[in-house]
Amino acid sequence: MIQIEKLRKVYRTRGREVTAVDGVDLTVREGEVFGVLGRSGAGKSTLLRCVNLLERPDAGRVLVDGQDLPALSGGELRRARQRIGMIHQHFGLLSSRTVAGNVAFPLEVMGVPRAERAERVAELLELVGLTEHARAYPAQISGGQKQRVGIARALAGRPKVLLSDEATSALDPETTASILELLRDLNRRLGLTILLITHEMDVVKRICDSAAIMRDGRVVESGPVRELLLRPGSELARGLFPLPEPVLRDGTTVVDVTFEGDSADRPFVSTLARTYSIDVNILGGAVEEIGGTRIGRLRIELPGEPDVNAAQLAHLREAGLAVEVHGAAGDPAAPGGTPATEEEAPVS
Ligand SMILES: Nc1ncnc2c1ncn2[C@@H]1O[C@H](COP(=O)(O)OP(=O)(O)OP(=O)(O)O)[C@@H](O)[C@H]1O
Repeated sequence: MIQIEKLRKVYRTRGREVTAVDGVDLTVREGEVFGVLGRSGAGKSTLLRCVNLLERPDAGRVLVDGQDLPALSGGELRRARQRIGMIHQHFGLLSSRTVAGNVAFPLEVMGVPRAERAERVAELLELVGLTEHARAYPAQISGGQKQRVGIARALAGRPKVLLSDEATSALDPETTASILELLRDLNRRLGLTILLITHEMDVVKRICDSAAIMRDGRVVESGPVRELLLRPGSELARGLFPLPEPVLRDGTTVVDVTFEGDSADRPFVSTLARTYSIDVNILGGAVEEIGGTRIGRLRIELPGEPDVNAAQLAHLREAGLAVEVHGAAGDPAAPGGTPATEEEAPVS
């Protein structure tokens, strides 16, 4: 649905060049919520703005619904952009217009006749739960309500794609939750594809089907959230389940075990301890509800160096758990060996 290929954007200001997006490939599937995470300056906004051509990429392709946007011009490009809605961190409402007036604005620009416009505005306000505030001015409503106006306005042209530029960053946690719930609901009800950028792990946890992590203009990992969480060394997993730096002691093996769904309900620690008559030390962990599935990460310590724990590690893998061994040059239980964890701080 959105295909980004070898995208590159360089800003040139006063003789200085900044490569904001440096060869990004990304595929956002139809009807999914895709989150791009990264620290400030990673290039997230630039990437998003290249999708609806608020920024012109220097190289690469952006295909939305099979259409190569940078290759379009004039009326074709205008029509293609109407099918892409966008919401912003600071809402961008017109203070002199009422809530209804703000939602009507893009319809006026599109030349929708007055009667049809009024009907569509009513429909949109209903969709975002603002019918009672139609006549209020932006100054008279809360931040969450302002974002609802932003969402209604973005949906005016019946887009298939919604781009969200840090839409909840200016909101308190409770309001953030209600806006994310609304986005999830619209995604399901309208089949809307949502590409959002955020620096908040919580946003990914609550609504994203897939995610990518950006650093220095590049995507360092991407894929379905569930798959990323089960992937050894995943930065997303470390961000969603923060655990302190492992303390590696001689004569022990420190292992991070990620589990999901059914395996989250099985007492794998006590089974492991019983089967091998060993003491298993629990060093930390958490269980979260992610995309309707319970996913957890537990750090455990086993007696003995990794090479004497090959059977124990294989036992955990056979139980359907993702196993990551810390400090081992190679995990002998995994085919080809699992490399030692590359420690780098997660994005937030
Ligand atoms: N209009 C511009 N002119 C020059 N440099 C820019 C411009 N916009 C962004 N940059 C630079 O490009 C890089 C990426 O910026 P971008 O805003 O895309 O990152 P970001 O991940 O969205 O960060 P933030 O969350 O702080 O917005 C940064 O180094 C930034 O300073």
